[in-house]
Amino acid sequence: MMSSSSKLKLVEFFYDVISPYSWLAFEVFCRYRNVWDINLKLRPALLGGVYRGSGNRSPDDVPRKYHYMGMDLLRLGSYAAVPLRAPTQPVHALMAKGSLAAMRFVTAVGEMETDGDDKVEKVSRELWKRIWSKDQDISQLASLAEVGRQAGLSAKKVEELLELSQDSAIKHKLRDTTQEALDYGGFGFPLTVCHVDGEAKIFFGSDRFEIMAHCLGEKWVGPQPVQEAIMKATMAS
Ligand SMILES: N[C@@H](CCC(=O)N[C@@H](CS)C(=O)NCC(=O)O)C(=O)O
Repeated sequence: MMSSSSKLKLVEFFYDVISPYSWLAFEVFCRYRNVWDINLKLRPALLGGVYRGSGNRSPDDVPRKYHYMGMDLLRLGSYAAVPLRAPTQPVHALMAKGSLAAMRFVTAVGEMETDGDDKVEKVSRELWKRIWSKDQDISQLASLAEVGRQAGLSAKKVEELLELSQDSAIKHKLRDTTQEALDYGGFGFPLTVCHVDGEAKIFFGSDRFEIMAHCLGEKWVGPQPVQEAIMKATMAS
């Protein structure tokens, strides 16, 4: 294990909590950040902005694709041990309500908190749990306040963050990060950028880990690396 994070390979992970495939990749990365020599940088952004900026269409524009995704996500959730469950009113939850307020909140957390990445991780996970597991709202201030508290933030801090999340500096920051994803060639999420030997290698989706590992010079042992290591040790003893 290397001592300084500056020596580790930088991996930027662009995501939006509206994206269930991003949740899968996020959990897998959070497990591998202690296994691979990488410096994982979470980059909260807006999927809607990436669709617009790249001229892409939302998957629900193609009914068969949408239907397939529903089945695929259940399988993947079970494979990766991520408790994915589609909202009962997907059009309302995903399209009408969206994730703008939520992603501004995550952006504010990243900007304001000194241990930004740790809190961004916790807040993002709580948001995903609400929308993609418990069928709960993530658009109302009261919902975001609950998310903040679940992530371990004090009531006072949550109040400050909610206020900050409506500030124009945070709106710009979220827009800039989304633009960075577009500048890397993004058209959907998750988008991962692995910086290897001065080159930015771009990956779309939660199903590219094997290839990513190859590019990073690391080993892919499935979505639950620690479990895998325990199993191997048990077999060997
Ligand atoms: N094959 C990818 C699919 C990822 C995916 O469908 N992401 C959605 C957002 S949840 C997206 O951005 N789709 C854009 C597209 O498919 O062009 C995976 O397994 O992760």
